[in-house]
Amino acid sequence: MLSPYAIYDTAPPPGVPVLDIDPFSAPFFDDPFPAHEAMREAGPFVWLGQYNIGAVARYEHVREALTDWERFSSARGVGMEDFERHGRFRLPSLILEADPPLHTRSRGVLSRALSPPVLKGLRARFAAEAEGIVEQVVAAGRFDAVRDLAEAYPLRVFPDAMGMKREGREKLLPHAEMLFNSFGPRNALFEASRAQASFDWIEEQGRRENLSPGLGLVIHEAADRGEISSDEAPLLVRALLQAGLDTTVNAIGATLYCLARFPDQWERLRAEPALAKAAFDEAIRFESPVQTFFRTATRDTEIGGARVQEGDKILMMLASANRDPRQWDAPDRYDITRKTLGHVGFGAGIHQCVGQILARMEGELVLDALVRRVKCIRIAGDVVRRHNNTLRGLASLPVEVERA
Ligand code: HEM
Ligand SMILES: O=C(O)c1ccc(-c2ccccn2)cc1
Repeated sequence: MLSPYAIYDTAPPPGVPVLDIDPFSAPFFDDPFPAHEAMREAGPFVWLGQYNIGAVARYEHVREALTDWERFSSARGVGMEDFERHGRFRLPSLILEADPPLHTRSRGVLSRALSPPVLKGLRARFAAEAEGIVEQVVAAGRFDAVRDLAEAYPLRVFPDAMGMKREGREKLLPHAEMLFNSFGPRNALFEASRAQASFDWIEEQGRRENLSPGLGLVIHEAADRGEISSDEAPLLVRALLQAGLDTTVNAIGATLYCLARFPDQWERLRAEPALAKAAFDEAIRFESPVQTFFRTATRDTEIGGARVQEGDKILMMLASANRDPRQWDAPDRYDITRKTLGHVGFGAGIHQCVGQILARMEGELVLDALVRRVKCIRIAGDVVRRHNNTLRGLASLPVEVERA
């Protein structure tokens, strides 16, 4: 049956299975994996009858939609709404919601701002802060791994690295929560978070006069060199402020959740601390903090044997692709020794996450500080999931740790 939040009345292409799955509902968020399997098994391309949109859930076709930007564009939005048909309620991203050539220019600026040499300059500070926060929570013995670590650490290091003013930082996560809800339908979840929008404020934070030395000013210096215009610089700073916090919070939370749930993997990490980066990456494959994104067909074409028409929205189930048995051995096992190369938790192709090196550095440093201090970590209370139309993460993860 049609969702009250459906905005399309497109008919399914001939021969395409029509499913009643709602990937933007509470039951789905609580346990998406059976629905992912049903979508993969139904066919390479399926129709979600509640929204009249097409979806791909197998690794092969998710990768195809992610990498073929000429047939499957980001420029009409990476959410359910089509900028051409529905307009937009905010300035579009100059990178996420852009195709080449605009995307190429923005990407060059952000890749340099987030390049290994720049991040190497941040590493010592990020490591010191990880040591401090982890020492505090381990001394406490019991803590909430989301509030006291997965949220606290990125909030401690990322706004400073960006060169943000101190006041107002508490707006970053509520704003991001609204933004990620806005990529889905205008459902109750989105409406409830709408009041958390701070677009004017976040665009203000991207202005030169509000920035201290850091990644934000590196972007303004690119404008000084004429690589982008001075008007574009604040919007590219906004991109990092919107994309760079809630994602790492949920990725660190996912990693701690996996290591607390699977004690044999914690033991494995204790035996070989150099696997910290791999443990973080495997958690991103296993949990996929960014669950879905859309693309828009730029012309009549086909994917997974189905004919799609120009303007059709395609939902890419990144999390399902990351557990597709056609691509992964024992996909439902969290295995920190797995070769995770090729997972789509950071996307793929020209839009693949430009902040992944920074994200991996944060994850590695937190785990490195923890594994040296903690003999074992156990879940010590109710785990509470946070629902969001795009992000998968926890609201609370009570744990207790035994000092090594
Ligand atoms: C573990 C944490 C993270 C995850 C799981 C993640 C995930 C993703 C995904 C799936 C995409 C592709 C979107 C698409 O194809 O439409 C992406 C793109 C992007 N991410 Fe990340 N991200 C993370 C951390 C970060 C950080 C820390 C930053 C910035 C400091 C960042 C900035 C961006 C930007 C600007 C884009 C757009 C790139 C483009 O369109 O070329 N992300 N990310
Ligand atoms: O405002 C922007 O430009 C912007 C906003 C959000 C993202 C993003 C991409 C993937 C995952 C999470 N967030 C990128 C850019």
